[in-house]
Amino acid sequence: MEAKTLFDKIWDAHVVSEIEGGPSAIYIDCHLIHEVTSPQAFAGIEKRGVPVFRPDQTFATPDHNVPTENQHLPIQDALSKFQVDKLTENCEKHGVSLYGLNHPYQGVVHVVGPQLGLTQPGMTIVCGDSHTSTHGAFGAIAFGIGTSEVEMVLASQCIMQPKPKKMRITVNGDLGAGVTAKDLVLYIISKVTAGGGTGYFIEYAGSAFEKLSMEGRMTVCNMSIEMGARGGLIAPDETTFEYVRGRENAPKGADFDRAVEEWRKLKTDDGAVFDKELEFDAADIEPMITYGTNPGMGTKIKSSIPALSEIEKSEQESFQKSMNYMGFSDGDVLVGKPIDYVFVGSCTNGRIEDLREVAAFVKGKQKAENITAWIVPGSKQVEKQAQEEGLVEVLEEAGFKLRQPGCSACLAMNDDKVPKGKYAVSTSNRNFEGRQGPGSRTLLASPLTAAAVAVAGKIVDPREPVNV
Ligand SMILES: CC(C)[C@H](C(=O)O)[C@@H](O)C(=O)O
Ligand code: SF4
Repeated sequence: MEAKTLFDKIWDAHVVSEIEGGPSAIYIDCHLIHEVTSPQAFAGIEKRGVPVFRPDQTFATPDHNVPTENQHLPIQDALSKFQVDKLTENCEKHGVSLYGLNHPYQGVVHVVGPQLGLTQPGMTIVCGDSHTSTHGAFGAIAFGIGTSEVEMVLASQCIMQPKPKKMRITVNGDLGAGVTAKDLVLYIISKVTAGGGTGYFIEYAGSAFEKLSMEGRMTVCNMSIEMGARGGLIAPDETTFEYVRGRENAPKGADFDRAVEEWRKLKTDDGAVFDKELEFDAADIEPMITYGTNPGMGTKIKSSIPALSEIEKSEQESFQKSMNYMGFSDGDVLVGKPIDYVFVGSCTNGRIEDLREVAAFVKGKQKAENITAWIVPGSKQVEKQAQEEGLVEVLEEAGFKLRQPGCSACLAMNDDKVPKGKYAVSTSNRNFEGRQGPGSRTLLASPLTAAAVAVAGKIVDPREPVNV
C-alpha cells in the first residue's frame, strides 16, 4: 500500500468530489464561527433562501469585539455591539449553538473548541479566522477561511480547496529550562521566515513536539499561519487522547475507546514523501523575542538585532522601515530595553497552562512601576479555573490587571489598545504595525518571558534572576 502522510489520510477521508487538476470539495466536520467574519455569510444564505445545512456541527462564540471589562453591562462601542448582537440573532434564527457573552463557555474561539472537545483527531475544522490552524494540534486538518467560504460551509458543510503542498518540520531533543513551546515556534518562524511556509500544510514531528502538552502543541500550530502556511498539524498520541477524554463533546465510554483505536492510525507512514523537509535541533533553541513588524523577525533574547549588512539587499528597505516603526536600530542589544505594557492572553497563549506559568513566576514579586500588565484568560472556563486554582489572587497581588475573556489587545478591535509609541511584550501571535493599537509597538514572546519582563520593567532573559 502507498505510504501516506497524516495530512493525506485525513484529506482523503473527507473528499466529496475531485476536479481533475482543480480544487476538491472537502466535507467539514466542525465549523466554528465568530462575530467578525459571519454576518455577511448569514446574510448571503438568507438572500439565497438556503438554510444552514448542519447547524449541529456549527458553533459560535463572540471574541474579537467583546469588551474585557464589565461584560455584564451593555456593550458601549456601537459597532462592537452590532456585531455581537448580530451573531446572537443569526445563531438563534438558524439553530446554531452559541456561547454568547456571559455564557460559561464563551471565549476566544480557538480556546473554546478544544476545551469543549469539539476539536478531535482526524477531523476537518474551519473557521473564518486565520488562527484556526490551532486545532491542528489534535491531528486535525484545520484552517482559516474567508467570509464567502463561511457562507459556502453554512450552506453545504463543504468547501472547495486546492490540495496544499506538504512540509514536515522535525525537531528532536529536549527544550532547555525556561524554553517553551512559544520559543520553539518563534525560533522555527525566524528560520523559515514569515513567508516561507506559503502554499504548504506543515506537519510538526519529532520528540520536541511529542513532549509538549496539548496547550504547547496548540501554541505551535496556532502560529503556523505566521509562516504563511495554510495550517499545521501534529500526530495525535496518548497526550492528545487524555486531553480529549471526558470533554463535553468527546465520545464517551466504549465509543471513546473505539475512537481512540481509529485515532491511533492517524500518523504519517514510514516512507511517505513530503514536498519539503526541514530539521532543527531543540538544543539550539533559547527564549525568543521579536524585534520587528512580522513574526519572522525574531531572535534569541540574548542576541542583538541583526546589523543591516547581515540583511539581504532586497530586504534592507523593509527592514529599515520596520526598525523606524519600532524605534530600534540595527545591531541593538535587546536585553535592557524598557517596556511599557505586558499582555498575556490570546489564542496563542491565553490558556490555563500559560496563566499558571506566569503566576508561578510572579508569585511573591511585583510588576515594575513602568509596566501596565494585563492578563486576559482565553475563555470563561480558563478564567474560572484560574480563580479556583488561586492564580488570580497571585497575579493581582503582583500588580497584574485581570480582564475578562476575549481577543483583547491581541488585535485591538475592542477597547484594549496599547497607546501610540508604547512598547508591549505580548504573548500573542502578530506584531504587525498598529496591531495592538495605532502606533503601538509589539514584541512577541512566551508567557514566561512576559512575566519576567513585567517584573523587571525591561527586556530580560527569563532564565536569569530578575535584577530590578
Ligand atoms: C478578525 C479575524 C478575521 C483575524 C484573522 O483571520 O486571524 C483575527 O483573528 C486576527 O488574528 O488577525
Ligand atoms: S486572539 Fe488574536 S489571533 Fe486569536 S483569534 Fe483573536 S485576534 Fe485572532
